[in-house]
Amino acid sequence: MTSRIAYLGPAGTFTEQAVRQWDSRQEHEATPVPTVAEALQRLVAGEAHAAVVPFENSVEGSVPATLQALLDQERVRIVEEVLVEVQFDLLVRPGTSQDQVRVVATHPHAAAQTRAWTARHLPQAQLVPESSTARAAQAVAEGTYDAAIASTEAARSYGLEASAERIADRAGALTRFVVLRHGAPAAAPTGADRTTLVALIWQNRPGALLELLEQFAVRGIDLSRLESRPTGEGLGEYCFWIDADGHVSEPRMGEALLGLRRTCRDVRFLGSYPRADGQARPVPVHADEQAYAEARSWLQEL
Ligand SMILES: O=C(O)C(=O)Cc1ccccc1
Repeated sequence: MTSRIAYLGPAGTFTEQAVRQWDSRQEHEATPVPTVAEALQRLVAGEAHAAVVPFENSVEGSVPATLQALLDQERVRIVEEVLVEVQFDLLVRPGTSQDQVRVVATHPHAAAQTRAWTARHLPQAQLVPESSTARAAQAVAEGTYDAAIASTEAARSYGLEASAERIADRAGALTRFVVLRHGAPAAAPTGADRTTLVALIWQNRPGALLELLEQFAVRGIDLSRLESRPTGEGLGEYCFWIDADGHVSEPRMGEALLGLRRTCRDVRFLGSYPRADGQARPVPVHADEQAYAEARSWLQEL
């Protein structure tokens, strides 16, 4: 049976580029779905074996819809990450000139990464958020908007043309996509891994955030991302999203997780998986496997 993947569609999204990069031999049947939440629902319902969704961008930060959907689905795990360099074009129906553009649609992350360009070249235009760049392009082809900020592939998919190319304010922006599975065990360690967690600290406890950070610092674990997000339970109620270098099967990470579990109100483990750049990070000698093994056997002999 071919394995099915649900991804943020329709055809022509950057997420589809991530799917193609990840599954270069096209071994999976990829189904576009309208929202990130639906991609995860399909996964949980067993209608898809994997889901590919945008997670964060080097210019605009994380994708809130993805973080929320991950919190909503308890047993969904990140098993891989994919990095894609995204390029944005201004797409119009053939024959439309740029000075006819009044309403531009795109995904909020694309809008944020082209803000200076649109302010300069389309100062009067109204920007409308859409569920994806390709959905915006599709709606331009249907006549709903004058232009979309999307990929060259979206232009091809929907019979549009680029009235301006490469309009990102910063060249070389990278977007990180994640491959998700339901109820999957952590991917095998590669030596260059990342672990994603969400920690809920005890509110009104001075030093609670410092205590959280200490779990990693004393074990020589580098954090590549720390983000506070509202829990939705009330003003001032936040959880912390953490990307830490290392794998849950490594003693230092295992012990850091035990420390978090003891000191936090709640901890969600979202997965340990290979870093897309394959770069193994240096581990301090006091925190490597040998140091933990020696300390453990010393303790046993006491
Ligand atoms: O809308 C898309 O095409 C996506 O895949 C989401 C997205 C939007 C902007 C930058 C990177 C990913």
